[in-house]
Amino acid sequence: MTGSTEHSTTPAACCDGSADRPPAAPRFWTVDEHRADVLAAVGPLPVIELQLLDAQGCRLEEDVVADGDLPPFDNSSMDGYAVRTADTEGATDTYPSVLTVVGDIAAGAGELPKVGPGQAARIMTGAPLPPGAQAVAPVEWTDGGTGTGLAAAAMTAPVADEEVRVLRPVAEGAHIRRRGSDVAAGTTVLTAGTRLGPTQLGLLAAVGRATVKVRPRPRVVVLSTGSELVQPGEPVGPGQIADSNSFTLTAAAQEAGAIAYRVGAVPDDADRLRAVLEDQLGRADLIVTSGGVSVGAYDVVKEVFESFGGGARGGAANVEFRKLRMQPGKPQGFGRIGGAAGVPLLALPGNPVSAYISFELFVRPVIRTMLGAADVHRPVVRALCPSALRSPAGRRQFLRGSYSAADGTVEPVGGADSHLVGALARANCLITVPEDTTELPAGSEVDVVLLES
Ligand SMILES: Nc1nc2c(c(=O)[nH]1)N[C@H]1C(S)=C(S)[C@@H](COP(=O)(O)OP(=O)(O)OC[C@H]3O[C@@H](n4cnc5c(N)ncnc54)[C@H](O)[C@@H]3O)O[C@H]1N2
Ligand code: MOO
Repeated sequence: MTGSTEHSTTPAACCDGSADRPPAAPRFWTVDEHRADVLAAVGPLPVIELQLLDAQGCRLEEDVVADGDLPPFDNSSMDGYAVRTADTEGATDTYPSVLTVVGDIAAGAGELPKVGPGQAARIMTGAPLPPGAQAVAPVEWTDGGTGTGLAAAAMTAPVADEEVRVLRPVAEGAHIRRRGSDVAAGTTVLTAGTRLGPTQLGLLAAVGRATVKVRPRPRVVVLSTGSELVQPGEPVGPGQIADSNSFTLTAAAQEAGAIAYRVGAVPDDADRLRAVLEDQLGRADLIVTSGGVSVGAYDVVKEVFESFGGGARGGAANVEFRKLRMQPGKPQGFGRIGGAAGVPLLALPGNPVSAYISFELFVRPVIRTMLGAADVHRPVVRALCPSALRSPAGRRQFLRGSYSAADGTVEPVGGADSHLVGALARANCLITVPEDTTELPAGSEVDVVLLES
């Protein structure tokens, strides 16, 4: 997954006199170049067969055909009496049809009484229509077998050999749900490519499917690095801060469709970090870390990833660290670690806003790609920004913003710094200022990445 050698930042200095020249300026990658490289290194996960609830949110990878009809048999849509229509012709409150009740049919009943002329069967919602009956009179259209002749409000307990008075005519087919009226046997009920939400999973269960072929949700392991980090709720000592990144990134991974595991914070200790990574490799389709990718003296992350090896290159280091023309989110690492094929890894910068924006731009599309999702990227819209904006030269800036779909405007929320988690939580979009733009006058049109979709 490491970039090709054309991306090498340190040209060889040997016998061509280059040692006398000043060192070449480090290469910077654009956001688009980096995202293209990252996405080129991953693909949809292999199709597997999952239990229905494990397939929630997944892309269906087969056409599903109903083996049988839905409903599987004619059944009543009301609690009432199954009747023959001819017996109810002309029935009124004053001159009701008096019918002999020959049985009681609950939902799930297997044996059904036959309804002959002058007869009716008590029937519950969902119960099979008995032979001979052509319609159902809801209990409210009858006296409910009370013998009073007054319209009943509800079914009473069954009474042997009772009579029921039907107070109005019942048309053929009334209150009957016909076999196959929902789904006919042989119908394709869901096609490959459908995203499985609650109603699709319910339909699969209804047609009798216990398992289904899908692209699974990627399992994403999220860990933070940094000896200054404490878990929320723990006492915060001098110089310490709460680990917020692992929560933001785990929640974001889940929202993107992954099964995310929050490992929490690992201190800047190479052995500890290596041990945690080795431990996590077995359950990860993707590893996301935050912190330690810049140039700090205690950043053991690079050292560990570089020593880890794995991926197509076997034992060789296969994680590359880059600087991007981007603010925030300049330092980034990506590659594969461990195992024969290696597990993809994205190492994000530690600053909380940098980590989140890096997730949105690089990790989320990876997760969506692994899922086989049609919409890999967040939607981008044009919006009018009433405020003037400033941006560093040569870097694509992602300002946190508040976008109003109602009037198509966007306002920055908070400043551009990468520690501003308070403002980040109030934003619903990212305002993009291109690399070659340092100032935008009030009223300019800007690209806006929508974060809520
Ligand atoms: N001399 C230079 N210094 C820095 C550069 C540079 O190019 N030259 N780049 C800056 C930029 S840009 C960024 S972004 C950061 C990235 O640094 P690291 O990825 O090494 O991150 P850390 O040093 O570990 O942490 C940075 C910052 O974020 C806080 N942090 C880290 N993890 C968490 C967490 N899980 N939850 C909350 N906050 C976290 C950490 O305490 C630091 O304040 O480097 C700049 N420096
Ligand atoms: O680029 Mo860093 O990610 O500005 O804070």
